[in-house]
Amino acid sequence: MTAPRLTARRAARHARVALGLTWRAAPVGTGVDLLLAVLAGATPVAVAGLTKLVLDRLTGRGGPAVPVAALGVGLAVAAAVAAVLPHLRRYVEDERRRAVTRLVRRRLHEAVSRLVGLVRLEDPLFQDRLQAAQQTGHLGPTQLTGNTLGAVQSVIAIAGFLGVLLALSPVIGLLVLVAALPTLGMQLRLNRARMAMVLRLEHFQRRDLFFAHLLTGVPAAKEVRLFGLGRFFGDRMLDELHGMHRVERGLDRREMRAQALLGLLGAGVAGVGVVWTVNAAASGRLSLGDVAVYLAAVPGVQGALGALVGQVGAIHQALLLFDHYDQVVRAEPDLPVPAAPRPVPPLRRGIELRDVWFRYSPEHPWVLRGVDLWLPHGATTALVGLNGAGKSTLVKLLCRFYDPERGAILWDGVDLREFDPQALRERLGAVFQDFVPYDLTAGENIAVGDLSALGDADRLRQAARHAGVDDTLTALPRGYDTLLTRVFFDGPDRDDPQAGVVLSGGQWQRVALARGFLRAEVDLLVLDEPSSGLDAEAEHDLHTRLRRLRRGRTSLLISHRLNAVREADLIVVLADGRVTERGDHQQLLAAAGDYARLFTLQAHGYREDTPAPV
Ligand SMILES: Nc1ncnc2c1ncn2[C@@H]1O[C@H](COP(=O)(O)OP(=O)(O)OP(=O)(O)O)[C@@H](O)[C@H]1O
Repeated sequence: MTAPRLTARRAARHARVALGLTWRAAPVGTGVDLLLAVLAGATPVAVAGLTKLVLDRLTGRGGPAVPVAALGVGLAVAAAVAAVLPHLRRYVEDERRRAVTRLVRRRLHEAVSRLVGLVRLEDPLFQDRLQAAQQTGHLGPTQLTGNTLGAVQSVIAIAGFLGVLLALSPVIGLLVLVAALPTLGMQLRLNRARMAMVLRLEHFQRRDLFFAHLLTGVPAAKEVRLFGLGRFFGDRMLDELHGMHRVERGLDRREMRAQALLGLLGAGVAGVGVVWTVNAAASGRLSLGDVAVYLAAVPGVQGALGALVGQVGAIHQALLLFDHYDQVVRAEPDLPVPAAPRPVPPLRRGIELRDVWFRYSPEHPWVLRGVDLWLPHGATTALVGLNGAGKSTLVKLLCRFYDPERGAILWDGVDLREFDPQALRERLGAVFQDFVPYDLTAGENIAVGDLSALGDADRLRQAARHAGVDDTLTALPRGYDTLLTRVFFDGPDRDDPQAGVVLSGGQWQRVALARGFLRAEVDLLVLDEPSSGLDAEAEHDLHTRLRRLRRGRTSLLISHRLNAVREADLIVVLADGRVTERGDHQQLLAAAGDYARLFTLQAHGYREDTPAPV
């Protein structure tokens, strides 16, 4: 992901939106924090001022006509406020952070839900941005507000102390101010360098995380061990870390040199001031109270200026972080949705793909190059073809996750683009090749296929029976309430060895099928490799059930196991992005094309005595 450029206009917009988000998430907390920030800036100045008054009264150098005890009480109260304020502010800040996190997550989720297709989600650049937005989206508004309020506090402290110093000695006041300017300039340059470094490190961090996941995660564990990849990936991870540390070290050294120089400059100015103040006090021009206030004001101004510069840097960083979030939240819809969509009627005649051309982006090659296909209502159509032929892509177009670049898909003659995608999907059922095993209970894992079945034990069991997995699930330690995972343990479940279970690949596939069967009444059921993980007996059993269950309904079945598709009403071969053969099993065998060659090849695999085709 390229480093975002932050123009003044964009920064101002981000600041407005981020502060607006904070205000909406926690108006009371933010208002209270603003008051506390003002108080926190004014309190040290008040303490210094009161100290001077007390000392002046005690040494007989004037002061207000109030009892010295009252001044003492004022001093004690100011000191108590100074002691309590940081804790109060931390609590208010934490509450605000929590509220902002909830709001930011909700907005992010709403923005992603508005993307009805997969165009953006499957784009690696957008995906990268989305991950960054999820991790740091809440930090933008939180850091921006926190540091803006911190800056308010610093400005009040600087103004208060400078006022005191200028009243004491305009020369010393100006000297402190002038000495602070190089500090300010240098710190701002260092901030910019640190920001540039943070952006440079993003690349290293992502790769470091990638290798760390490979080394510690479950998905790659088998291959890492079997192929002995631990050292290989470990070295790559350390290379990334070294790269990251080299960049950090360079900037740390630059900062150390600059900070030491600035420290010396600040100490020099303060030293000159101390000598002048002591001399002035010795000659009676300044009181003991003046000396005390000077000694508090110089580090007060310098400290607050340093904090202010840090806060400005953090605000810049917060605005950059917010850029990822802002771009995701403002992403345009990825598919055009008609303003007045047509209602999706029940399928009567069939679905037609008319001269459909598709590629994932203009940079990618064509996947479909003029597909003409008719899926008749009430029939099972099987789609076969070699790896990468475009079968799953065609399914994505049918579900309208993407639109064809040329041509159209017609539902009883109506272009899918005239429907609301969500209304269309309610008429579809699908079991995808890359179905998702959810860290939920067995029952919930089926119910995600149709949430209206959540808690409806009869419906869930019936779907599981159709998929041939009811017995397996009933026999689990807690039946359908058993968690299908070993990772998501909660509270008392943590120590219960029966709380979660791991299913085999084939059992998971049946659960996914049951999910698809919950919507058995839909107009079109798509089954993309539904039996790849099943044993031969289970596969045969599944296809028999499917035929019974889907009789008279429209189905699209994708499978590499040609024995499973031979009973389909229509078999279509996809090759080179086009339909190259169509017909039923007998017709395609007689045509002696690709289907016949692949079928005979597979059959030969089962019957050694059959001669393999050449
Ligand atoms: N999100 C994507 N972005 C870019 N290219 C993609 C994407 N998904 C698939 N492809 C490419 O599209 C082509 C068709 O892939 P598809 O998954 O549709 O094939 P398939 O026929 O289902 O293959 P298989 O039998 O291996 O499942 C492949 O070359 C693949 O690399």
